[in-house]
Amino acid sequence: MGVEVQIDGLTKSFGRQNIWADVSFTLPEGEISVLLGPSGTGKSVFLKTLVGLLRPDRGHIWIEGKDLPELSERELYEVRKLFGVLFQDGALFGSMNLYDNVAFPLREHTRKSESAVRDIVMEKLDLVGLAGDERKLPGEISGGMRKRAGLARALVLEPEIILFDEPDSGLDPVRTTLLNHLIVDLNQQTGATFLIVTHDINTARTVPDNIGLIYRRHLAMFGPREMLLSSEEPVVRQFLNAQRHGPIGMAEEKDASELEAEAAAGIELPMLPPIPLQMQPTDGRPRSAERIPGEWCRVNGVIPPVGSFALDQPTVPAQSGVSEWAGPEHVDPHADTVVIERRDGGA
Ligand SMILES: Nc1ncnc2c1ncn2[C@@H]1O[C@H](COP(=O)(O)OP(=O)(O)OP(=O)(O)O)[C@@H](O)[C@H]1O
Repeated sequence: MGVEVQIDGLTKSFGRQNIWADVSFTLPEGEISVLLGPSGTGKSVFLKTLVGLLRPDRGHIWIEGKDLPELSERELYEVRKLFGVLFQDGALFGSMNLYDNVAFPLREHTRKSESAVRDIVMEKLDLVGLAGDERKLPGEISGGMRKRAGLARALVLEPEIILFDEPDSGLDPVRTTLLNHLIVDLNQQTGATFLIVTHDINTARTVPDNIGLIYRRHLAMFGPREMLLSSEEPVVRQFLNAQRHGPIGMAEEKDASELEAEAAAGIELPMLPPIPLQMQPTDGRPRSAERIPGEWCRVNGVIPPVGSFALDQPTVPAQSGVSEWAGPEHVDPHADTVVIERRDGGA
């Protein structure tokens, strides 16, 4: 399960308003990627373009040898079955109970019997912790429950690619952590390719395998999590560390005078915070795309920030399953470089 999505030179405008241009990157098969960017940079537009709800001005989206923008409506209808989408508010039909909401794609896209539909719906509702709530209407449940119901609905067609539009918006920190665990568990169980748009920096730092950042109408960077978390590139550094100083201002970009004033003041940027361990599946088995912590840095000759990959970092929530982590045992949080030793004795 899980397919690669290759995005090449994608450009989107609404009338004369260019949203982003020449966006190129690949969502690796079966991995979790996060897409970040200041508000209004077109992240939701990007998700809608990926799933074929919006057509790009130019560029390609290659999935299993098919270029989505070139497909007819009929062909697109078929390819869309590869996708599951969790929209911000769950996008549930307000007049249908949760059972019918979750059953909707099965009744719409398959010829399954009602008893087969029932089995799938109850399995997915159980998976997201909503068994017993199936007769409730969306208006009768909390925002977090609506998101989980939206997730159950996104899963019923066994998608190979799952897109999440701000799954954590409006959730308290504990619910955010629980939902993030659910996402990591689902990725491990399904092996599907995940793309998550989020504003939650802790989510961005701990959940994905890869991180991308949209800024000033282009893709500033996309790559492995460790690459971005150790990056000194000013926009990436500022955004991923939620810093005040840097090129991003309230109106997306600071103007030249603001930047000059910062430069003249000789503001020293704070040190990069340690790179946290990745969130692990709750069953203790490895992630779908398991990597040795620190390996990207080591292979690329990058010295990670001091304290990276330590087991006791405050940025890794206590519930994150770190205690079950089967990674290196010899990590010195005070060392300048982190020596990674594999359990099998390899480097
Ligand atoms: N259908 C549409 N027609 C015209 N303009 C649109 C349409 N959809 C989105 N836009 C514009 O595209 C820009 C990007 O919107 P989008 O919602 O994708 O941003 P975002 O990065 O997801 O923002 P946020 O982080 O605040 O959710 C905005 O200026 C928005 O007004």
